[in-house]
Amino acid sequence: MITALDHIAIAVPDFDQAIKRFMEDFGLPFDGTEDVPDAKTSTAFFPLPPTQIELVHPLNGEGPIAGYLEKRGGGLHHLCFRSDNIFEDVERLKAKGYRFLSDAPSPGAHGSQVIFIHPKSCDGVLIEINQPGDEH
Ligand SMILES: CC[C@H](C(=O)O)C(=O)SCCNC(=O)CCNC(=O)[C@H](O)C(C)(C)COP(=O)(O)OP(=O)(O)OC[C@H]1O[C@@H](n2cnc3c(N)ncnc32)[C@H](O)[C@@H]1OP(=O)(O)O
Ligand SMILES: [Co+2]
Repeated sequence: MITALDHIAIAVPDFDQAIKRFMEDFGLPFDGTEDVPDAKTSTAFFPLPPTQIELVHPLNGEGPIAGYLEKRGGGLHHLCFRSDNIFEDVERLKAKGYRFLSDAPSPGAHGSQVIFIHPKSCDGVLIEINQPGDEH
């Protein structure tokens, strides 16, 4: 089941400038960056209990964030719901007609497993579901 709002993600065109903004201007604790090759995305996390801010930026200029920035510029990108059993939640939501963007979860940040629901299935909002790994 969904147990928490794991993170709110923002797509940023200038990764270093955005990290500086959230760290220095907003004074948020910085949990470091992590490149996620499977997602072709560089991530930066700022814990803000009970959730966190995730900055997302294209890895090597490619991937879904590159496409998003090209078409829309920076902005709110997705919400991530944390699941205690991602396979169960995927099956439950598929049965309700939700359209997933992949057949199975794939590696995400911090050793998590992640899957995405098409924005069209949720009133234009891109939803990620993750199941945390042991790293956090
Ligand atoms: C996994 C590592 C990390 C983590 O937390 O662990 C991450 O979160 S990585 C985040 C980056 N990865 C992804 O975003 C994967 C899922 N995204 C996708 O598969 C695509 O971006 C997709 C399918 C959402 C959009 O693909 P594409 O850009 O090629 O299609 P369109 O531009 O034609 O968009 C189709 C339709 O969707 C609307 N759209 C696109 N992106 C978003 C968004 N972020 N939020 C809301 N809506 C979005 C777009 O406007 C189009 O709508 P339309 O009405 O037809 O204009
Ligand atoms: Co995310």
